[in-house]
Amino acid sequence: MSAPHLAARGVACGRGRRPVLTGVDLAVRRGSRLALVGPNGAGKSTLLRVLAGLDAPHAGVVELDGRALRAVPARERARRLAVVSQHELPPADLQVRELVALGRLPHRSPWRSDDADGHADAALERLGLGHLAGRAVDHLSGGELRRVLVARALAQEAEVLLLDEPTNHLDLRHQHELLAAVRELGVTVVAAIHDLDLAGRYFDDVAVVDAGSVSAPAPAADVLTPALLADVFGVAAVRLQHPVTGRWHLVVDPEENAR
Ligand SMILES: Nc1ncnc2c1ncn2[C@@H]1O[C@H](COP(=O)(O)OP(=O)(O)OP(=O)(O)O)[C@@H](O)[C@H]1O
Repeated sequence: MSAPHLAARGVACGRGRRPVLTGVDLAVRRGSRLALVGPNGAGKSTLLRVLAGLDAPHAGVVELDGRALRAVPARERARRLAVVSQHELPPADLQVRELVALGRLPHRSPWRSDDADGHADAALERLGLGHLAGRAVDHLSGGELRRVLVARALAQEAEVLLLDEPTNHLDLRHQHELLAAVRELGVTVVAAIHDLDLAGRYFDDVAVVDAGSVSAPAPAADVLTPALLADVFGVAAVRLQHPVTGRWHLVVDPEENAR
């Protein structure tokens, strides 16, 4: 059997020396999408940083195609893994096209020309952002900036996307459009996401990050249950079937706790 595309084996990780997660075992199949869900502060961003090679694990190993990530040269890593983090504030004086074209940096070579602007424009069009290409980055709304950062990851043509709350700040239509565009790429994705409905709709598997550990990834329908919401988030919920599509949705009713 081939190695998982991205894997964590016995990983312990934290911020600085402070431990946040231990015993993390994850295997992400090539071309599959894994959603990390869990309460604020549980360690989703911490885990994404380690999977991206931005922070070293305290213990254990992260593997890309069966090879220790730390043994993958930085430039190759930058070509193969794209990261959209939660708090990035790009330089204000850049134009949107320039920022997105930076995704092409790891592909630059003295021997091969690369139409960075062409790639940037294509990525912007793909996310419906073509009209913003000439805008200064500091003249974007929060949601526009999130989408532009995802466009940079698309321009990078990485085989693995690591996305920290990609739909944060996005209006409803753009949340769906962005995740549908990411799904269409067919690449491997690991994303931290708070909206469980979006997690269930656009991701193959879900892993729960909570109380210092990470559950084994499993199909969204098996993980996203009223019992999970009660245990992990402390809210009551019911599962209702959509009368037209037949899809199951969790509907939260916090006051149920008080009844
Ligand atoms: N830069 C930092 N320095 C020190 N501790 C940090 C830092 N960033 C986060 N932490 C702490 O590390 C723990 C894990 O945080 P992390 O950001 O990984 O959680 P998260 O699950 O992504 O949360 P959220 O859903 O709120 O984004 C938390 O206790 C948090 O307070």
